[in-house]
Amino acid sequence: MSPYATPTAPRPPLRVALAGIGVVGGGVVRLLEANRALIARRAGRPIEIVAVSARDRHKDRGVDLSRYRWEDDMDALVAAGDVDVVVEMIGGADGSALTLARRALGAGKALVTANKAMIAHHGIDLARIAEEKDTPLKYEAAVAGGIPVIKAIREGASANEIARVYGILNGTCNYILTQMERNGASFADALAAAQAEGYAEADPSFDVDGIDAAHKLSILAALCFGTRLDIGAVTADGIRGLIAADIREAEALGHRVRLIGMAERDSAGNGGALYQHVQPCLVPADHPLAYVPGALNAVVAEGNFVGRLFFEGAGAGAGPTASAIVADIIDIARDEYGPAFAMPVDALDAAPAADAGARVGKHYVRLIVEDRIGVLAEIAAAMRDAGVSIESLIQRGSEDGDDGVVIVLVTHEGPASAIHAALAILAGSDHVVGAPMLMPILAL
Ligand SMILES: NC(=O)c1ccc[n+]([C@@H]2O[C@H](COP(=O)([O-])OP(=O)(O)OC[C@H]3O[C@@H](n4cnc5c(N)ncnc54)[C@H](O)[C@@H]3O)[C@@H](O)[C@H]2O)c1
Ligand SMILES: N[C@@H](CCO)C(=O)O
Ligand code: NA
Repeated sequence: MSPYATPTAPRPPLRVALAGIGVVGGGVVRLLEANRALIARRAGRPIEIVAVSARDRHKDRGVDLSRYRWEDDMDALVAAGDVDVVVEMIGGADGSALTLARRALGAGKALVTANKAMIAHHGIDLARIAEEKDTPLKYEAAVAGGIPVIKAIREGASANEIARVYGILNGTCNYILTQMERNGASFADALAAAQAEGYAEADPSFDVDGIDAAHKLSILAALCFGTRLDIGAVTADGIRGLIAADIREAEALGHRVRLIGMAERDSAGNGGALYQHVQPCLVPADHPLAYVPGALNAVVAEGNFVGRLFFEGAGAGAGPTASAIVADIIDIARDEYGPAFAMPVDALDAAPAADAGARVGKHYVRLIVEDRIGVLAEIAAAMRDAGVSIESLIQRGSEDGDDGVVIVLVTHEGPASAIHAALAILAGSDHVVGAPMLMPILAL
C-alpha cells in the first residue's frame, strides 16, 4: 500500500509497556497522555500504554498509574500477548535492564531504551538479536537526551563520510561547570542541584567522572564511523579535579572549560585507528560550544559533503528525554526502522584505538605548589626534560583554604605524552601540593 493512501480500516493501536517509572518513565507517561491525540495523528494510529512495571508500586511519582496494568515482574511485560513495544527506563549496563532488553527482543518485541550504559556495553549483542528477530531497537534518548542526534546522523547525514564527532554529552557536568562559572557555586552544591533537577545518573560518579559521556561517545562513534561499538577503547577523565581557579584562569585566557567527548579518525592514517576521549578542555570563548549553558548538550559532526553540523538542546531531564523516547515509539508505530547502527552488525568494522599520547596540541596545566624559592625552576626543568615548550606561565596567590600558590602554564603545541611525562616528574616533587590539572586547549 502506498504510504500516502488512507488506510481502509483504522490501524490498531501500538501497545506499549513501560519498565522503570522514575524521572524518565514519569516523563514518558505525562507526554503520552498530554499529546495523545496529536501523536495518534502523526503516528497514524493511537499509542497506548498497556502495562507498567517498576520496583515500588506505591512510590509517589507525581503521575497517576492506576489506569494502567501494574506488573511486579518485568518478565510479564515480555510474556504478555498484548505488548508490542517494551520501553526500558531502568538504567545500568547489566542486571535487570539487560535481562529485560534481551528477553523483549528475543520475543520479537520492539525495544526502546534510554540506557546508554547498556547500549555502549551490549549494543552489538542487542542489535544482533533485533536483526535476527526483525524487530526495532531504538535508543534516541540514550545520546544527548532530547536532541534528535541519532536520527540526524543515522538518517539525515547518512550520505557523508564523517571525519570527527565531538561535543558536550553530559548535562550534569555542563550544569556544574556553568554554575561554577556564572554563580561561583561550589562543585558539591552544583552537583546537588543537578541531582535535584533529575539530570544525574543514579550514581553521579558516572556523570562527574566522564563515564556517562564516554558511553554516549562510543555510541556516536559507531554510528558516525561504521565501527563496532568499543567502550573499552574510550578513555575518560572527569571534572572532579577542577577548582574555581581553573574556571577563572580559562576565562582569563579567553576560553571556557567544558567536558568534551571527541571521536576522530587518526589523521596519521594508522589503519583507520580511532581516537575516542572524554576530558575537560579549554574551548575558545567565541566557539558555539562555549555558549552551551546548564544541562544543555551540543554535538558537532563534520561530514565530507555536508560540512559542520551543530546540534544543541536539552541533554537531560524528564521532558526532553521523554520527547526522544516517544519519537522512537512513533517511528515504530509508522513501521519506520532499520539497523540500530545504520548498517547490519556484520557490516561494522573493528577499528584499532589511536594513540592518545601522540595527539598534538596546546595544553593548560595548573599546579598548586608551595610558595618557596626554586619551585618555578623545578617546574621549568621538568618541562624541559620532558620536551615541553612553555608559552606562558602565570603565578597567582594562594587559593582560599589552600596552602600553596596556583601556577598556570600554557604550553606550545606538542604531544600530550610529553606533558604526561613532565607531570610524572613533578609528581615526585615535595613542593607540588595535590594533583595537577591538565586540559587540552582546543583549536576548533
Ligand atoms: N534522567 C535523565 O535526564 C536521563 C536522560 C537520558 C537517559 N537517562 C537514562 O534513563 C534511565 C532511567 O533514568 P532515570 O533518571 O529515570 O532513573 P530513576 O532512578 O529516576 O528511575 C529508574 C526507575 O527504574 C526502577 N528500577 C531501578 N532498578 C530496578 C530494578 N533492578 N528492577 C526494577 N526496577 C528498577 C526504579 O524503581 C525507577 O522507577 C537510565 O538508563 C538513565 O541513564 C536518564
Ligand atoms: N546523567 C545524564 C542524563 C542524560 O543522559 C546527563 O547528565 O547527561
Ligand atoms: Na538524543
